[in-house]
Amino acid sequence: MSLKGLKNRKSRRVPAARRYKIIKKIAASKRKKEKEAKKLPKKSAKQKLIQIPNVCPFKEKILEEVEADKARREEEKRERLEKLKLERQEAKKNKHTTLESMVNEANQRAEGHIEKEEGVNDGSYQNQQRTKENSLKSYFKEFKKVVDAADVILEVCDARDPLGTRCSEVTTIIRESPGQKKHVLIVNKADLVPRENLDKWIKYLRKFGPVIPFKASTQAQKNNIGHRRFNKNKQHKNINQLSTCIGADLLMSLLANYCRNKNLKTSIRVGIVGLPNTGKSSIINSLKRRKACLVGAQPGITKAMQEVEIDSNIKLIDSPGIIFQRPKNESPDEFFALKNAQHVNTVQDPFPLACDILKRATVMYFCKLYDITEYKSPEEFLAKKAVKMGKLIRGGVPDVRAAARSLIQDWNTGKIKYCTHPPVDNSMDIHLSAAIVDNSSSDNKEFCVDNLDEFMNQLDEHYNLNDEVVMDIETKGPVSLRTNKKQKNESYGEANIIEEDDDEEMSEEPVNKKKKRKGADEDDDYKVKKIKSDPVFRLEGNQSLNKQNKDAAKKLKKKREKNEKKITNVADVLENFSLETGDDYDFDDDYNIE
Ligand SMILES: Nc1nc2c(ncn2[C@@H]2O[C@H](COP(=O)(O)OP(=O)(O)OP(=O)(O)O)[C@@H](O)[C@H]2O)c(=O)[nH]1
Repeated sequence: MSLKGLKNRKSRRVPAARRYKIIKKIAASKRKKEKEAKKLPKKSAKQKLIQIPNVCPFKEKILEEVEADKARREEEKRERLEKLKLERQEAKKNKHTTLESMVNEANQRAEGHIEKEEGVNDGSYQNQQRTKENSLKSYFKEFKKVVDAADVILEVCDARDPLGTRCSEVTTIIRESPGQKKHVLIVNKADLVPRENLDKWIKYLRKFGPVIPFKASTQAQKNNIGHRRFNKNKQHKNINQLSTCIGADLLMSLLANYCRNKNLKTSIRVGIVGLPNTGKSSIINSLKRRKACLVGAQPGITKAMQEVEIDSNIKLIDSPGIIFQRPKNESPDEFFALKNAQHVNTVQDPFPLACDILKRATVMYFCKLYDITEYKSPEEFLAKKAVKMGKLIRGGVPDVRAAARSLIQDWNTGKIKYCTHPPVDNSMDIHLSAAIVDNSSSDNKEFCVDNLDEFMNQLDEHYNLNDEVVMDIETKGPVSLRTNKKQKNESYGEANIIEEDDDEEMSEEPVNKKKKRKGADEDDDYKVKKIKSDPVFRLEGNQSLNKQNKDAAKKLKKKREKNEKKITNVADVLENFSLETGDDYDFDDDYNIE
């Protein structure tokens, strides 16, 4: 092609505006077609074709009948739909015109509103109270069931505070339950206290009945949970290195002897009772040598009684932890959380507790334990611990609350070592007086072990606490069973059960209902106030909870206003309502009682 021809050639390029116009037009026409297609009756995907062969003599007649049937069905459908439409319209009209219906509706809504309001007002608190009430009842029932069903009852306490983890009413309840039951005290977690301390406690507790020290296996594995495994060349100072059980052989031989002496043909049932987290389930797992019961460092893991067969002669029954109440002068957090009877996450204010723990040992002790540098205040310690744990909140601020909770958890799990001492006077004996038995009597002979040297040697061989710092704490004595009046009357007559006080704060009481813990010591170095005023502590707070409460209150206010408005409207309608008799109603004339 010549150069001139190329120059004269018309370009095929279309301006963008025109191109878009075309695209728009195509889309519009597509939409129109779709709309029209929607208006047309849809053809069913699978239309059944009636095929009648031409040879059929009555083909025409059959086709006519089919058509007539189809028309009849369509007519019926249309009538049904029309009737339904009319009914709906009628109902809609009636709903707003009849005074009676209006009043009914208003009443219904008001009732619903009141119910809802109650739910919002104290919903969380009351529901929680109800659940707690139910669980309190069910836990007590389970405990009673275990006591009733068992021939031998093993009461488990914590070696760190054997008196503080005993319940003064348990012995009375066991005594008053039908049948002659054997009651044996198991001092578990023996590995957490120095040997001399354990010796002293066993000597003291023997005044009240048979006592057996124990160290349950804390291995997480499912099977082959080992009993003591001797390796004389190896000394295991760290309990995490070898978490074997010590005392299982002794306990098993005592139970077997009991069966033998009594010439029992059937198996005996051994109930395991005690406060939450004393290690009841761990003892069962150790005796069974496998994970038969759930175990955990949190309280309330066991929720119902559970039977575990050890052999043809012995059946163990696990029970949920006994629910106890705190003395009136004790702070709930301190009393329950430091006994591990309250989940650490439900502790409203963990700082006073953390400070309490920090006060009990020197700065150097905690520095060594957590591998942190020296600190001057609890705030600094908690901040350093939080950083060490990698717990930071928004803006890289150390999560001191999490650090405080972790410190409480360490206290409960035994990372921080502490022990108590048996009382020197007889003041605490009164609480356990019902348990005082004559050890020499034939009744308890089977479970009285005079020589515990073997057990102690095994313990010494594996766990040597002598070079570890163990804090000395004062025991506050046995706790009291928490139950309600009905249960008291139902079960054990005049047993020394303290009735539940409705005003009593519960261990897991909701945040907004809890009274603030009163600072015990004004001159205290670790003042709660001081901690709270620290900006680091102020950062977290309960902001989300406060926001939720505020939102709920706002919602409630709005609903109340709306409801009031509705009620006023109905009242207005009622005021203007007349019977339309034409005459004015006169009370004196028309309403006359003779
Ligand atoms: N160091 C040590 N820890 C123990 C011992 N026995 C149990 N534990 C630990 O204590 C915690 C509680 O043990 P559990 O067996 O669940 O206690 P429980 O009494 O059944 O608890 P609840 O089911 O809540 O009543 C667990 O973390 C166990 O690992 C022990 O002899 N020594």
